[in-house]
Amino acid sequence: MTWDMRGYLDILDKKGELAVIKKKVSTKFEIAAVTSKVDGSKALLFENVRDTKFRVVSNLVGTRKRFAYAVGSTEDKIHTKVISAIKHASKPKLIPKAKFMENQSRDLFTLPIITHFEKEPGPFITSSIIYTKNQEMGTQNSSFNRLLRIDEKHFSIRMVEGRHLHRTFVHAKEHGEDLKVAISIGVHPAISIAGAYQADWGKDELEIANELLDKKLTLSKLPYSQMSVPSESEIIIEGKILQDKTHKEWMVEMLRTYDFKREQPVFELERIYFRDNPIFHDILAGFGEHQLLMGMPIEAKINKELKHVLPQTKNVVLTEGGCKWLHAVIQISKKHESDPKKAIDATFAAHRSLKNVVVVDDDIDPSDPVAVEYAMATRFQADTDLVIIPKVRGSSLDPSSDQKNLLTTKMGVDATKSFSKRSEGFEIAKIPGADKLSLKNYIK
Ligand SMILES: C/C(=C\C(=O)O)CCOP(=O)(O)O
Repeated sequence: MTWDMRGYLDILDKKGELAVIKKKVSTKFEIAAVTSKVDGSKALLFENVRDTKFRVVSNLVGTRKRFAYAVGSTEDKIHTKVISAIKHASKPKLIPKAKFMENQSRDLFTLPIITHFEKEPGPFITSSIIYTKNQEMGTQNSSFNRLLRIDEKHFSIRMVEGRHLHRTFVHAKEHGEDLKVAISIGVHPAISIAGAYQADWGKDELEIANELLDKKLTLSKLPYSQMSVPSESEIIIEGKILQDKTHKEWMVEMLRTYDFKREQPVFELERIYFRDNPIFHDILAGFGEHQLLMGMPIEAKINKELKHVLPQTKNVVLTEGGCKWLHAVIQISKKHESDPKKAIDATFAAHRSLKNVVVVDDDIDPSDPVAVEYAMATRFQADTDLVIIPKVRGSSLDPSSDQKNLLTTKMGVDATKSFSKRSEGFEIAKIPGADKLSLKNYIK
């Protein structure tokens, strides 16, 4: 058993969760098109990619089931596992020898970077985790940032203002320096999950990954950037983010819509390292793997923070319709009339990008959109149970918002039973014996 992406692919293969594609495929649209068709189904390994020796994987963590395999858990215990890893985060071991040192290149065209969507400006690396030093705290930071290839030495790099990579970049710029970084592509998905989690300032997400991997993660220090990166990564890139250059880019985001054209910082290549028989990982923006990777760690975070404020919180779901980013359903065992409003406030506080929160009782399945709408239809009155928070900081992604100033209007819906109404009015009527009855005994 290895604790890298190859070990995870072996597990998927054994569980019948991996489809191997031998047909020759193009990095331009074709890999993206096949991946979009299997969304919500199997992981894909493309073995024969035109003009490259690299193989390509996609849809790695594209279902909750595979997400559970990635964190060594079961679907119902994902939040508990992630919350525990955050709590017990521990330092990975440093080893001198790294598998990715087997090969080197100084040309970004070595990599099979995928062109995904019709109107994007070029090929994007979408599974890239960036490692940099937090200068204030002296720790290392990991974050997902997508990279648009400009030429053989440069990427433009999408940074969300105020997030940790952006803060370290601004710090470097203010000190008249470029920011040295390392980038990994093709790691065990537990590392990607930790990288997608927004840990507190100064906390190293790789320590969470180490815990998710039962303390088996090893890191190796790089010669140029001095970053410690997963030793068993398929590909590592080193370089610097230039303090004084920008490039216009726009890409498809989690909402599967085109972002507006942004001037983004430019990365300059120092060196690429990669393993023998390397595998490149591509994540199709706006599809299952992307939304699960970004959304599930946030779900766990909201769950953890809500339970502090409101121990009667039962479950938290970021909905698929809300792209696992903008809409949440919170299930509570309501004890006081004020509980739902408390839940709404705490949920918005835990995830700044959120736009819509619906609170339901514990007899409503928060992952079932029909059940949630039923709760709204039967337990919600817009004049008393609706919370509107106008023009506050929201997600940079939502095209209906004021995207330049990052302002949006948020909505909280209390769809729980009111204590001041007759309780049978909310009781979902049962038919004695219906639960256990088998129709096979009646209809042949
Ligand atoms: C660029 C982002 C997500 C993605 O499409 O992968 C992050 C957006 O973060 P906000 O804080 O919601 O702007």
